[in-house]
Amino acid sequence: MIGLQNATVSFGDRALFTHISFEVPVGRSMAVLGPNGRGKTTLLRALLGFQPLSGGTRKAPRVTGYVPQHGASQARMTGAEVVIMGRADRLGLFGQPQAQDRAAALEALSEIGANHLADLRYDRMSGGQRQMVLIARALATGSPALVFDEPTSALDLGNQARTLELLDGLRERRDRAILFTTHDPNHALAAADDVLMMMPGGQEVHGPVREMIEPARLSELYGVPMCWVDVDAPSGAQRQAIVPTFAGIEAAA
Ligand SMILES: Nc1ncnc2c1ncn2[C@@H]1O[C@H](COP(=O)(O)OP(=O)(O)OP(=O)(O)O)[C@@H](O)[C@H]1O
Repeated sequence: MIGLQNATVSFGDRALFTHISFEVPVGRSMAVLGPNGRGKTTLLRALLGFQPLSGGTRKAPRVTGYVPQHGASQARMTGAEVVIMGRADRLGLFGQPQAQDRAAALEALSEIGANHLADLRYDRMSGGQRQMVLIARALATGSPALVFDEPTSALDLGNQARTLELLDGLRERRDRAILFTTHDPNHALAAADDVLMMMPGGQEVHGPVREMIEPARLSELYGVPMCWVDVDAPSGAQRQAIVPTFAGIEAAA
């Protein structure tokens, strides 16, 4: 289980959030939504212990798989070597990776369809390729908790779809607690059970996806009108997506 209990984080006299409480049990996935600068990354960092709390407590396993928003690095390492770093806890301070660690790293890359990145230099990869490697590194930890900071932000539409499928597939296994931030409420619909919204006014609300993702609440969250639209899925099934009303173009008469 991961979560915060009655937690507060402040920078100087600015409180990003106060007395926030939520939990994500193993087997569930939660999406965190909120406007730019509201504190989503800071909330994840607080949960992971990288950001001290001004009050309250955090609950997380000793090792949590974490995919940060920016994976910039000058390190001359291959994709596989970066993924092996996810095994650091098993290696110990001076431990050298063994064959089983390399096998676990390759398996994690394979799980997300990124085997081709194993031997490429990480510092020469595109932002999207690095993101895939960091997702594999998080999986290679073997942790029951996974935390993703905007996992689709650097990805093209094809890789976004694959990453959402991956997140949804991990959720469907019901063997990990998963938390991810996103700016797209449709990503919450696609891959989360629950949603935590950091509202612009300073309060936070959370609940099941179907209750939380609806036009009025999202209009308040982002300050733009939102509406449902029908989408034809490739299977022929009808789906609904939620979009800002500025989306689209006026149909030709
Ligand atoms: N160490 C720090 N010291 C002071 N202020 C900080 C620190 N870290 C973050 N902040 C501020 O806290 C606020 C929230 O930042 P954060 O990155 O958590 O927001 P966010 O919701 O993830 O934003 P975005 O959606 O733009 O990625 C920002 O105004 C940021 O400048």
